[in-house]
Amino acid sequence: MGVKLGILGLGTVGTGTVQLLQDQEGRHLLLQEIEIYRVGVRSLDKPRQVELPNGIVTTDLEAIVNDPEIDIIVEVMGGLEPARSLILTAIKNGKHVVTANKAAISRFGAEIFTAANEAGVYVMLEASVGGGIPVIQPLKQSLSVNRIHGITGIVNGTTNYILTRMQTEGSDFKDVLADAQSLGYAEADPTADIDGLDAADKIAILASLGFGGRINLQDVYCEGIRQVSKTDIAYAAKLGFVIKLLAIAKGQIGDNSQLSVRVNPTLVPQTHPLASINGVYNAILVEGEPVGQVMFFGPGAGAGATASAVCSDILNLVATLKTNTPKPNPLLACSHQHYCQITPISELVTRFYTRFLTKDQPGVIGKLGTCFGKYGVSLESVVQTGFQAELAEIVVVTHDVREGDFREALAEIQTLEAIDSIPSILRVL
Ligand SMILES: NC(=O)C1=CN([C@@H]2O[C@H](COP(=O)(O)OP(=O)(O)OC[C@H]3O[C@@H](n4cnc5c(N)ncnc54)[C@H](OP(=O)(O)O)[C@@H]3O)[C@@H](O)[C@H]2O)C=CC1
Ligand SMILES: N[C@@H](CC=O)C(=O)O
Ligand code: NA
Repeated sequence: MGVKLGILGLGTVGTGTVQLLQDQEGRHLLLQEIEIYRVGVRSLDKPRQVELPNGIVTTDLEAIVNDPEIDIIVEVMGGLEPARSLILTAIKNGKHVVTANKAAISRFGAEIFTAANEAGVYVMLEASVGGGIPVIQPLKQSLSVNRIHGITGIVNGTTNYILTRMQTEGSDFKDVLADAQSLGYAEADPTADIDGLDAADKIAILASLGFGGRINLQDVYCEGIRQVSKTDIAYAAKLGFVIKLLAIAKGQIGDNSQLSVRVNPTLVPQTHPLASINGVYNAILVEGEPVGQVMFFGPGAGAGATASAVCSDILNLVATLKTNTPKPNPLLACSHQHYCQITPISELVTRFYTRFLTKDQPGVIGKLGTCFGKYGVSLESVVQTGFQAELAEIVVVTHDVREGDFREALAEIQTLEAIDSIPSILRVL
């Protein structure tokens, strides 16, 4: 008897998944055990890139998750509802779930995994972070004996694609976004990509796995790439940096009870391994003891890459079903229930890049330095290179500073008569 799949969604990822499952030559033999039993979509009239036998495609997704014949539900429809309810119904009905939906997992993970543990089923989510890059299973299994100290990643393909093209071609943000959408990288509402929300969902998932506790998504500090300008990309390059949207989760050495979890555009030194990750590629650098640094790299979005992750989860479940393992496998199931404590962003200690527009008066740099000094902010470099109309442009990079102190200094600097505006404030890795 084959293992029957109910697939919810036949868009970019659903289509890639069906294509992979239908093209078995040279792939793992267990794929032969899988039967695509039902596929749920919103519209029956849309042209599809895959052929499926008559009667398989339906708009009744409730019927799929309630169908007693189906063993595994593959949720690749996205969104919060009805995805959440359909996943929960599937679990209640004793079905294993494979999902690519980081938005639903990062918000409803506690509810979903509690239900899955009670029902004795697995919820697999390799595709939810890093697209085709194996990173969820490595964190759950291959690296599980390590004490994780930090996870730093480029986990959104759309924004990395946009920043790369802005950097290499000097392209306009809006044109590049349209390309990312047409290539199938962007979310249905690309705001989730641009404003860092998708990356926040993903780092919440990675932090939860790495640090062994639940993460309250509201505690994850999140800034997107809207404010990153061509001017800052050019200044960063002159100073030896590239700008990347980084998702970072860090524990204290020897004490992981307090975590810092954040997403923000960051100046990354050109020599850092994450600096050379371009286009739709993602990379996740994991630091653990005793393993040291391990970096996962690969395509972070797109039909084929994401289908690779979805199908590897399906295959894992097929193997589990075939061997009839009676007890939940603790390396596949979610085993934690407590919430991690997340420190507020004001407590972060980091370097800052700041661009000021000032009146072209003597002594402005001195005034900036005095004000920063008052709040314990020491400066690594100060550059005055350009003019914008009548205004002088001054770029400052600080040494490590507590963010709260830096913000207090900036608040006072903003009141100085010589300061016109502060167009950019970016953190430096
Ligand atoms: N695109 C990518 O590269 C990646 C995507 N993901 C995640 O995978 C998931 C799917 O993304 P993607 O394939 O890009 O999304 P698409 O928008 O391309 O596809 C969504 C599919 O789900 C169906 N669908 C959506 N809502 C409903 C509903 N209410 N009722 C019935 N059917 C519905 C749509 O039906 P219809 O076709 O009829 O409109 C469509 O087939 C998301 O969670 C996304 O975050 C994860 C990694 C990478
Ligand atoms: N929109 C996401 C798709 C994969 O998760 C991205 O751009 O990374
Ligand atoms: Na992945």
